[in-house]
Amino acid sequence: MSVLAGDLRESMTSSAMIAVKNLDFYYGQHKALHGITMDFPKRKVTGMIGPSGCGKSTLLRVLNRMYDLYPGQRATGEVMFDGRNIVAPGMDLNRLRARVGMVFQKPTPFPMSIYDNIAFGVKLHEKLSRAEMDARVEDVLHRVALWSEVKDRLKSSATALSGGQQQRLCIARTIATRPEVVLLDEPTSALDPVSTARIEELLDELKKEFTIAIVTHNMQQAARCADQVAFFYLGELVEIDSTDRMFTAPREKRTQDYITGRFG
Ligand SMILES: Nc1ncnc2c1ncn2[C@@H]1O[C@H](COP(=O)(O)OP(=O)(O)OP(=O)(O)O)[C@@H](O)[C@H]1O
Repeated sequence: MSVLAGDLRESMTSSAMIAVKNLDFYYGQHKALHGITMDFPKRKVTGMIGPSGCGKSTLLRVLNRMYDLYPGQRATGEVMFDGRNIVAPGMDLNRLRARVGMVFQKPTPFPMSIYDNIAFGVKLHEKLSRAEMDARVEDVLHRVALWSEVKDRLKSSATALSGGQQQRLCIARTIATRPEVVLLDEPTSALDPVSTARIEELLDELKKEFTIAIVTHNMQQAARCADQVAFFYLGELVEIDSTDRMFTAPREKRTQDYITGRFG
């Protein structure tokens, strides 16, 4: 059973960017998500926590239909985004993935220049002049605090950047198509503490403009970054609440046990 404080439910429902209702997900015969119902409020960070295999990444992959790339995977239920159920047939998936962008655990820059890493996705969706594209590239690199580090080598290969720089570039690439939602799947787990801190600072900036969902195994990270936290266990949403409440007074014993390190 999911539990949500009444006043929180009110405020979250009224400003939900994505509203998930009775969502089930299957990998072939294996049911990986069971009746998930939760909102992702507009311009807030939703942290998703839970032990390995509980379905966090699966839910994230539903939110931009990433699972569609793989045969045998399917979702039933409702994921309402901008008035449409995105798991129903008939969605323009390229458009959806530009509006709901995703950043993966390992930095995955394309084997091309720093500039082209950003321009590539933009060109798929917009026709910009050279000057407009230059401005877009500069703008997003400023926003991920990478501009001063790379402005003199925009034509150099992105793969020569450090891991932390690569991940900031991947975030820049994602926001360059001007999505409404940014999904991050353990975006700092491959990074050192300094790079991690920079990404966390960045999330604070980005949430002024984007709705963010972040999967993390790091409780401190969830506590630092998220406005609300959802705890999953064995494919179920056990509890969702404001970050303060989740970490100080969770309603469910399983949540308490997990966040205090008794399992997981
Ligand atoms: N491609 C797949 N085919 C079949 N089952 C899968 C596949 N990917 C994940 N699963 C199963 O779905 C369930 C949820 O997995 P998922 O990766 O969403 O969990 P998670 O909470 O993100 O785990 P982790 O924290 O380890 O990344 C698990 O039982 C997992 O074994």
